[in-house]
Amino acid sequence: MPHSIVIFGASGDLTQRKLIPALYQLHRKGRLPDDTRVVGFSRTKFTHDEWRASLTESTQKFAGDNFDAESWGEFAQKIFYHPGDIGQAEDFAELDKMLVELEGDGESERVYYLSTAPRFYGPAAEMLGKSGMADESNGPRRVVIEKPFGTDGETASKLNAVVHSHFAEHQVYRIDHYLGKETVQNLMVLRFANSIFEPIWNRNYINHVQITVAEEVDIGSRAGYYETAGIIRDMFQNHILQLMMITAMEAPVKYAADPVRDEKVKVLQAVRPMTPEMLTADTFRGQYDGYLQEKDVAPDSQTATFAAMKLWIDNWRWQGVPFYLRSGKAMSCRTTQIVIRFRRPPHMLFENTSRNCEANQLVIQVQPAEGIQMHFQTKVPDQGMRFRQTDLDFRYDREFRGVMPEAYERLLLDALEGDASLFARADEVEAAWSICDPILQHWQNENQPPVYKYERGFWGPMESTEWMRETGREWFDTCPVLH
Ligand SMILES: NC(=O)C1=CN([C@@H]2O[C@H](COP(=O)(O)OP(=O)(O)OC[C@H]3O[C@@H](n4cnc5c(N)ncnc54)[C@H](OP(=O)(O)O)[C@@H]3O)[C@@H](O)[C@H]2O)C=CC1
Ligand SMILES: O=C1O[C@H](COP(=O)(O)O)[C@@H](O)[C@H](O)[C@H]1O
Repeated sequence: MPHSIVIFGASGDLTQRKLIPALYQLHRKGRLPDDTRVVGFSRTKFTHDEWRASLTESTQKFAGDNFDAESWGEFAQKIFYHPGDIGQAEDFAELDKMLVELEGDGESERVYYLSTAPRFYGPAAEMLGKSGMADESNGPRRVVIEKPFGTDGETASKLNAVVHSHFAEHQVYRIDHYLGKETVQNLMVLRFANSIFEPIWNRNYINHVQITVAEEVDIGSRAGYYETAGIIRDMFQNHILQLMMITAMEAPVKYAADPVRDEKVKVLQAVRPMTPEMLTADTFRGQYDGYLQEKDVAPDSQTATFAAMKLWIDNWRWQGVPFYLRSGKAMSCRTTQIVIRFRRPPHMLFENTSRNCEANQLVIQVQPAEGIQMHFQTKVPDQGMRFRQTDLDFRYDREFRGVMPEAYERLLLDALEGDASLFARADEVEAAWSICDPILQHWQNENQPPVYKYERGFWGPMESTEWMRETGREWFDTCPVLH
């Protein structure tokens, strides 16, 4: 059956940097279904050849060593362009006509990828619906919606309502590119394809969990977006809560979209609602030095570029186990890691050395040093019963050299194949907002909590380190070693 991927926002940054390079890699690997075409839609008046030429240049740049002229030449033949405005019904009618001509009579599968500014997600879904392009009587019709999905629970719920008035939920693919990362999927494999972790993956053995998404980059030229988004909307509502859900979820009955998402949603539903006292004591915000001098940032901006928080998951498995989440821009290094900190041994035999006895720790390195390390104590030879911490160290780059795909490859292929397991469901995004909204509202009350400053290149504000220490715990402030 013919397949079409229609990208709304064809002339934009995401299309050039991620979407087209990912589709091209799928073509190179022979993974695109036969008879697939990519059709771009935006207002810029490209011809087919002009858009192809512009993408040749950008893909060469972003695909790097994974670009070769011959396979690109083949792929470019599959690329088409239709100039149009999301606000114009006739542009959709013409687009549909062009798609039917390209696909031929009969059934086809289509993926509509909304990669435009977020304010167009609703109108684009509406136009697709009203023009009959969401109708599945001639084959599957799916819509992929980029982040951010709303700016709070209310707007997310309104967007869901608009989308649902034209597309059934099984047609809707809300993308979070973290779910396309190999190491995030590997977390599910680690937990559910091994039997040794499940018995200890709970309150009886785990002291606490830390999830850190640290970025070395600052906001760059994105102040226009970042000033209103801030770190909670940019990173917590989506990526970090996704990492928490996968760390904490129960095993789904099978690996399929609804069973997986049912279990993830249950985690969010179990997150303890924050009282005003908890919001003050357990959430923490910071701003890197120099943020106020960034272009287009208000001189008195309170926008958080760093946040840390403690969440409790009130269910059988996680009762009493705090989840510490943090993320920031302009931090020490780029690293995304999930640290499972186990309890200390209940009784210490080796009295003289007990103060050196670190608790066991499982470190899941999501990026950039993809892998997993287990930290445990080992006896130092010939030194009585002295011991020290050593590692079991699995690294993707040693085991599977050079085969890590870009997150968008997997997600685009899943959307083409109709597998929504790695996409967020309507109730999932709304439940995620219900955790973030009270924090955002609390932070709108002036100085609740204060915006702590931090130097670029640090692990956030010093106060965040102190805050953790007061709980008797330490952040895992370790930059990964890259080979
Ligand atoms: N860039 C990134 O790395 C990431 C982006 N995202 C999300 O993806 C989406 C796209 O981001 P990005 O590519 O950076 O944005 P850009 O601003 O670079 O692109 C926006 C696109 O929308 C098109 N557009 C704007 N208005 C209309 C209209 N009325 N009708 C038709 N097309 C229109 C523009 O083309 P034209 O002017 O020619 O019409 C352009 O192609 C955003 O929602 C963003 O939040 C998410 C994660 C990462
Ligand atoms: O969605 C976003 O993610 C990036 C971080 O993505 P990564 O894959 O590089 O970890 C972040 O920089 C950006 O602010 C945010 O919008």
